Amino acid sequence: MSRLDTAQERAAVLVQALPWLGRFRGRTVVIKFGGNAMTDAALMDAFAEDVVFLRLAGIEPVIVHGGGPQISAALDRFGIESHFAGGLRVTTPEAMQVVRMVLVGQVQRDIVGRLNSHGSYAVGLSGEDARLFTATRRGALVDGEEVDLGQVGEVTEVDPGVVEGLLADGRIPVVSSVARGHDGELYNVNADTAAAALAVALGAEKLVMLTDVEGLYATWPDDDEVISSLTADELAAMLPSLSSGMIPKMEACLHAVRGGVPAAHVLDGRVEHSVLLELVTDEGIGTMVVPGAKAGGES
Ligand SMILES: Nc1ncnc2c1ncn2[C@@H]1O[C@H](COP(=O)(O)OP(=O)(O)O)[C@@H](O)[C@H]1O
Ligand SMILES: CC(=O)N[C@@H](CCC(=O)OP(=O)(O)O)C(=O)O
Repeated sequence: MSRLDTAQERAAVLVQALPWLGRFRGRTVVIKFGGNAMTDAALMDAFAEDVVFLRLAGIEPVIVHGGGPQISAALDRFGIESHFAGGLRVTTPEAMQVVRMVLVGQVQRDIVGRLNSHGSYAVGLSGEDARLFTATRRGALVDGEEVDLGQVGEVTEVDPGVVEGLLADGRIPVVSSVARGHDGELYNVNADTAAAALAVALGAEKLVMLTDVEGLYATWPDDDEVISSLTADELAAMLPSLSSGMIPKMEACLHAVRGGVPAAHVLDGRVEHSVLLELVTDEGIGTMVVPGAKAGGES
């Protein structure tokens, strides 16, 4: 292939992005970067490149990050036992300190550092800052029984002012999912739940969740057929059949689209540049949740 052919191929890729860039320019996209998609340095750098690309193209990316595997590793090192119920970590007061230390002090700093290797973009904050998130204690329903999860919270109020201020200043907010309650208690909020609450409060154009599977599998773990698109009502009907980490993730997608976000996506974070692939190319990947009663319908 000649140098001209190569250059023309590159130009064609850029031109393909034009309608998408035009559509999302000036819009907010909330991206949840999952702990399981964050275990590889090259993938994290590719993620940072995608996010900076979006910012430079005039889109307003907001990052909400997880860190489940990183928290589990730290709890192990401290000899603190932890387990999950309904996809959420049962969080003792002792574990809560480690959760906050790892999310805010380690994972968030790492993402901010990678983004800022491209310029003065990223600012890290947690749900505690300027009361971004207020949470109340929640339990989980496991096999029809209510289970106590300790200091696990659900977001009841969002004050997005601090994030809007950063966006207006051209920054990329990087948010850790730790929150205070009105009771002054510190809460561990699942990052998917936090991302959905923030996407709704910001009136985001999209919620994008990066994880360690291709998308939502129809009959996991028996089969790996990915559901490419489903409506809110179809997802609501499927929720009781889901397990582990997919429960909070798909509940979050449902919350987002029912709260006015036009689309929520679950993407494979193990694929380099999955954010750009989804947002600015014609090839949709992963699973997309849209409002509506059934395929093509409205709700
Ligand atoms: N129907 C399903 N489709 C895909 N993954 C599923 C499904 N049900 C459960 N899972 C599990 O959910 C996991 C993703 O959730 P989680 O581990 O919390 O990811 P993250 O850290 O990215 O938030 C997958 O790795 C898979 O093991
Ligand atoms: C309550 C609850 O489960 N909180 C999560 C918070 C981090 C998170 O959500 O990380 P991922 O997105 O990587 O799963 C936890 O303690 O693991």
